[in-house]
Amino acid sequence: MNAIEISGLNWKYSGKDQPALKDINLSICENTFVGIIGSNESGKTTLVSCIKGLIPENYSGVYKGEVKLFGKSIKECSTVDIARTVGMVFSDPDAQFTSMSVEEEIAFGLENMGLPVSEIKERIEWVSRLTSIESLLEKPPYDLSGGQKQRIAIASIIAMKPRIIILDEPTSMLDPFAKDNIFSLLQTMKRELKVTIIVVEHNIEKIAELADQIILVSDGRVEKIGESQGFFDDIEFIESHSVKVPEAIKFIQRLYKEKGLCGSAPVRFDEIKKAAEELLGK
Ligand SMILES: Nc1ncnc2c1ncn2[C@@H]1O[C@H](COP(=O)(O)OP(=O)(O)OP(=O)(O)O)[C@@H](O)[C@H]1O
Repeated sequence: MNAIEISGLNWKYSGKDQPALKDINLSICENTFVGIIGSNESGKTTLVSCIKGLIPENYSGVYKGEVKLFGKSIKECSTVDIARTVGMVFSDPDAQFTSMSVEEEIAFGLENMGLPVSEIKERIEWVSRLTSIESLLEKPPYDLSGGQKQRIAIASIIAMKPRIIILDEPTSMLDPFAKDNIFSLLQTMKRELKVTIIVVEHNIEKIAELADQIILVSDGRVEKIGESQGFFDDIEFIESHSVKVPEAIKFIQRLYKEKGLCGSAPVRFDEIKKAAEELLGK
């Protein structure tokens, strides 16, 4: 089943001359991991805000077209329905906290859902194990590092068990160590959770590593949508949209060409390494 279907979507923010989204048509199958890539101001956040229903609900502007979640138009969904179906994590973890301890922070969303205390306890235990935050539960969120805060923000969303989780540049405000940490958490989420995960991200190597499907947004349009294997085959096309194709992917593509191999070269690091070793006879 499709988790998301978007047809003929156009959105123009009030006061802007140009639409931020132009004739978007796409569908995303449930339980896939999707990476959204594109240059600055290309429309990535605007697109995920439409999937989360923040647009048109919280913004003024001109909206045309339709977004469906699991077959139902978001125009027909209540705010509560959308909130339960789609969880969203933003880049600034500080902006997301309201409670005095990590445990309370995770419990807050669950209490709002009206869950019984026993279920809240179970979910907190489950999500703390999954995201490796057991040792942080009693700490105040403001006392944690940026990476830990982002981990808590993600845990709070996972605990609510939405069917779609959107992460909008979840690592952009973190140091390299914390970034890696969040990428391994995304890997765990992909492996362990049965949800549709959408990540807006500038780190193309990591997206190639994690995503089943990639969407390239440029100047408010979806320029390309496809499986990660093969997505970067036309380097010139991708780079003409101000997205840099990772060097490792370029290298293995060159090697494939030199050896006269047909088909798409791999895009995941381990597979690139293995293919390169075989082709170079190491
Ligand atoms: N609240 C807003 N009001 C008016 N215009 C906006 C608003 N938010 C975004 N825009 C405009 O919409 C266009 C797309 O912006 P958006 O933030 O969706 O891009 P993005 O690809 O997520 O960028 P980045 O990678 O820099 O975060 C830009 O021209 C931007 O200036």
